Amino acid sequence: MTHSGTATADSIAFIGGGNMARSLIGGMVSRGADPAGIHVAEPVDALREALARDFGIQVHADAAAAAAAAGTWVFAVKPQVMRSVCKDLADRARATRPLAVSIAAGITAGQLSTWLGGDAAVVRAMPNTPSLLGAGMTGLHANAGVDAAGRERAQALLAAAGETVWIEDEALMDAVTAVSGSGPAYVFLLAEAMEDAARAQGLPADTARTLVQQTLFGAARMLTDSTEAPAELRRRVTSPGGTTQAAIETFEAGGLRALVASAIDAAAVRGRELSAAND
Ligand SMILES: NC(=O)C1=CN([C@@H]2O[C@H](COP(=O)(O)OP(=O)(O)OC[C@H]3O[C@@H](n4cnc5c(N)ncnc54)[C@H](OP(=O)(O)O)[C@@H]3O)[C@@H](O)[C@H]2O)C=CC1
Ligand SMILES: O=C(O)[C@@H]1CCC=N1
Repeated sequence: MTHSGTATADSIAFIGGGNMARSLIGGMVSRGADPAGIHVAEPVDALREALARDFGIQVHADAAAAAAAAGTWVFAVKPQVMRSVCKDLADRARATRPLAVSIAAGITAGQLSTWLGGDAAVVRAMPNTPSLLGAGMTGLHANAGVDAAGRERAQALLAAAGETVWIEDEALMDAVTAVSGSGPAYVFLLAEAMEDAARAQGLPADTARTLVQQTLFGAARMLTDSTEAPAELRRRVTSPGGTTQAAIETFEAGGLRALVASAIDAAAVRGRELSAAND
């Protein structure tokens, strides 16, 4: 089954207008998407009004009203409510055959297709919040109901907010979630810890923040702009017997690599639990 063309096929309806929808919409609009073709259903008045004010998009309190306006539905609600949100739209989905894109952690394409009435064209996507700046990273998986045009449409939607990669084996979407979906939070945690440590060394709070922000920004740019592996970039900072070596040895002795591996595993396991718990 493929999604059909309709008079509103080019419009996009976000079901849920929280943190991640806002990041995606902000990225899309700042990269030139037409706000008139973006609809959002969001029950929280303040969030809905802020989305309309900030991006000039069309907002609705009710999911059905947004869905009626678009040929692509982006489900951006919490995994815990996804089943009931989909079921409420199942009759319309069966009648209009939209392309359904879900960004929920854990929830599988099979679950979404079933909840939307069966045989739905579903793309399971995992973006991240840097999408707001057009610097997002999204993993995409399409079920068998999505045709080439549907894949192209989903990719174009997410590419407006950053980079995309197709994941053909859906089982790996929980790993994508654990690495790049949740990943910005790991960097923010590192930033918090570095700021705390900088203040503990006696640096003023604003100086600590500036030092950390610019260091993470510069290091991220070196990672993305350079063809060198992270280990080589690290080696170039680490003078033998110097200050960096003292810090790196402390990280290694504290088991940083194993800790990162188990944190990412915990996130992937949680993704699978979210699927099972909300079936
Ligand atoms: N935040 C992130 O970095 C990322 C999140 N995701 C995924 O995105 C999804 C949303 O996450 P996030 O944006 O953080 O969550 P939020 O809670 O910020 O946003 C979800 C919004 O949807 C609203 N909502 C609830 N029910 C409905 C409904 N029936 N119709 C329309 N809107 C509804 C919620 O309102 P209320 O609060 O009143 O329930 C809330 O405002 C999750 O599934 C998450 O796994 C994916 C990648 C990254
Ligand atoms: O924490 C979460 O469950 C969501 C999915 C990835 C990022 N935030």
